[in-house]
Amino acid sequence: MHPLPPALTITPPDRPLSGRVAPPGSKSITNRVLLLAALANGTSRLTGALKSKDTTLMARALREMGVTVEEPDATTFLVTSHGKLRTPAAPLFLGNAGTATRFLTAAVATLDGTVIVDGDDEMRLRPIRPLVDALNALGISAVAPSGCPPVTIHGMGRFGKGRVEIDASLSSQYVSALLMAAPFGDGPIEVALAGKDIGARGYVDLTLAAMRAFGADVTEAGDGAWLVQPTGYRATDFHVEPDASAATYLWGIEALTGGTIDLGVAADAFTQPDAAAQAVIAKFPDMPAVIDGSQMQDAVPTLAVVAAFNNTPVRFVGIANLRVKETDRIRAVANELNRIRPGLAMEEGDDLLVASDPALAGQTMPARIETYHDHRIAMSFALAGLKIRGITILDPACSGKTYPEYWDMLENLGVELTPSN
Ligand SMILES: O=C(O)C1=C[C@@H](OP(=O)(O)O)[C@@H](O)[C@H](O)C1
Ligand SMILES: C=C(OP(=O)(O)O)C(=O)O
Repeated sequence: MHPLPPALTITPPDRPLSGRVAPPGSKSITNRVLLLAALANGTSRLTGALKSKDTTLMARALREMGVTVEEPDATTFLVTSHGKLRTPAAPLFLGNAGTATRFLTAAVATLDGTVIVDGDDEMRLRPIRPLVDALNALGISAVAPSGCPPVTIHGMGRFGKGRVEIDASLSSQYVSALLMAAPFGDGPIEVALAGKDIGARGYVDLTLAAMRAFGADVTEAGDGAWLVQPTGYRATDFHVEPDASAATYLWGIEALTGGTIDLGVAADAFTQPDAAAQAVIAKFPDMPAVIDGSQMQDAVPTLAVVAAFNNTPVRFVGIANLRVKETDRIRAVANELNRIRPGLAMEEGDDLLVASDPALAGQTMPARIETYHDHRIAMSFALAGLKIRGITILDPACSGKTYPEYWDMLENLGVELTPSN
């Protein structure tokens, strides 16, 4: 459906949704390997990659720094680089792509020159000070006056050395950003968590795996610390696995409609943290009373919408950093569930309580769902439209951040979508 209309109304299907759906490539892994390939000397072929707004922004920024990024087909990037980024002529604009913004803030410190890393209005509200502080501690001059982008980095062509501590309680992406730039140190660099409190640790594991694939020497230096040798990177070919966060919507569709969808990949074959959501969704309609979302944060909107139809209420804990994602997702999910039916959700501190009501299924409850430019709010609330008549998703095109084909996928499964203004 191109171009997407301003709003889409979903007609609940009268049968289980089944079929074969290959989720797109992982956003997290695509943006890691795009960067690592750009920092390696030679050509790297990245297959199975995601082509979406977030990866397009990353690829464009790399091109602006002298890297050749070709796109021979819909899922391949061919990246050719001299292994060194060039100073871009203008500020790098990274929209609301957290990965691109955080990873590049550290990576541009390896070039010789001044770079401004900036994003859209929402990105300008997402904290980056802990990463800037860590760069400063490594002797790199970087400033972010508001504590959020824009960040001005004065690269010195190298990345310091020694031990650096990073407070990753707001975002694990700060750790990944430092680790990926660390092979350009003047000597070994140890990246250590300032506290044990970190969002999904699994994202750091993704970073380590990608770095090793590109030839980095990175070892654990105790719990929450990693030692990176100054090796630089080696160009390589890399196959990106499907996106586990995108898969959560497919698992949600299965649970809510009783269908069977073949994703072409088993849940336990994913290396991304959000794959853990499958086991929780599989318990529907008897999901647990308390779900710790800390290790699968991007799956929480999906889980919360599915939970609205659970037999018993669900409390989501460990999700404080959902407040600094594309939007405040705790507030957004609560607001929009309550728009469907007042009292369906409640915020309690940084917990989200979903009241749950299996009797919602089959009802007509017209609601125009505000999506706050947040792909996950749009995609997760579409699941409510599979059970309730009258659900309209505003700005469905925002799914393009990570899953441009989402609405086509629903139509291909047999869901009727009606465009409106
Ligand atoms: O490293 C990554 O690829 C990501 C880490 C997570 O963010 P935080 O570390 O900011 O929680 C996640 O929400 C984001 O979608 C992708
Ligand atoms: C939080 C997300 O993205 P990012 O932090 O990469 O912008 C997400 O995709 O849900």
